[in-house]
Amino acid sequence: MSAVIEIEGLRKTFHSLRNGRRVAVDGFDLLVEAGQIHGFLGPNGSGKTTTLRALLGLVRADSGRMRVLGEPSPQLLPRVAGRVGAIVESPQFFGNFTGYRTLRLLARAGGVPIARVHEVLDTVGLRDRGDERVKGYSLGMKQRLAVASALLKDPRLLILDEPANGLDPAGIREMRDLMRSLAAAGVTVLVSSHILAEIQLICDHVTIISRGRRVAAGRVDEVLAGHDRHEFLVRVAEPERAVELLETADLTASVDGEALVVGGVTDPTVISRVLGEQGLWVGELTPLRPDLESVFLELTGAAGHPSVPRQVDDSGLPPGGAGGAVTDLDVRGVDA
Ligand SMILES: Nc1ncnc2c1ncn2[C@@H]1O[C@H](COP(=O)(O)OP(=O)(O)OP(=O)(O)O)[C@@H](O)[C@H]1O
Repeated sequence: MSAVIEIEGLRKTFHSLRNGRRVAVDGFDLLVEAGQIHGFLGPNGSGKTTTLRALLGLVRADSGRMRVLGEPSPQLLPRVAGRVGAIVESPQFFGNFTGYRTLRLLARAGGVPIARVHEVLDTVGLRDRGDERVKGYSLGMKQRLAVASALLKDPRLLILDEPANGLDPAGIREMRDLMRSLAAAGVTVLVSSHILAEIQLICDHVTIISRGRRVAAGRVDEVLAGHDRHEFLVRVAEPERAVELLETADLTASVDGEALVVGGVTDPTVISRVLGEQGLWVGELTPLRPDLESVFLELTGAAGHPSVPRQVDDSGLPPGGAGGAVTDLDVRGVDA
């Protein structure tokens, strides 16, 4: 599979008189391959937006190597800008313009055929609402209009910074369906978010950032499996006696409310056999699978601890010309 986004050893420090020096991104690596819906997860202030801004040449990196669609970024980003759509930070539009007029203006400015406006309105589910003024749109519709604007050039890569931020559950579902349909049409999507359940539902791959450092990366199911402690919730009539029996069988067990948590189990039939042989019948046996939220909390809580290995080498080469103007990139994040 070909790499669509490659970041190695990205570092970015902000300096201000008020707050002094702040390392926003600290030797960060990211690899997004073609066809992925890749979640970029991290708590508030962990460096997601700074990373995306650096990748797109909106802020100058201190050091690190970045490539977008194979081209060094930001130096040669204009070469691939027509194939990249990005929405970084909250998009704003003229409230008095209709959705259609907004997109038509953007299409004209970008040299995109006007016929494409109808296609993208259709893609984002705004075909029937394109003639309404943007100020009457819900937040979810505005977000979808922003995605439509990023799709005008028919990009191969779509970068969305917190697309579900502030959306109600219905809006989140619409955004999720939209991302899935884009991926099915062959668009690679990088989506940053702190909404873990959504990332788990939408994305096939994930990179987790904490305090500017990568703390996990890979297929979502593999990242989850790596944190599976093989625990089961067990309901049984005499929990204390059950703990003793299970410990005798070399399992770890503890009472948790009215149930037991049994660990170190690869074959759950062992639990029912050990207890059943002593006349204790199991009423419930449920695997306690980790979700992305528990993994995220574990990893981001531990990040920065001396025992947590650095996953990247921050000896990356200086980017040379980083931060140069990107003239053609379809970046939304501006007050239009
Ligand atoms: N222009 C700036 N000047 C000074 N510090 C900044 C600037 N931009 C970001 N930072 C700091 O860099 C760190 C990372 O911020 P960033 O916005 O990249 O995080 P984030 O993961 O996108 O957070 P959020 O989820 O809240 O958007 C934060 O400590 C932030 O305060």
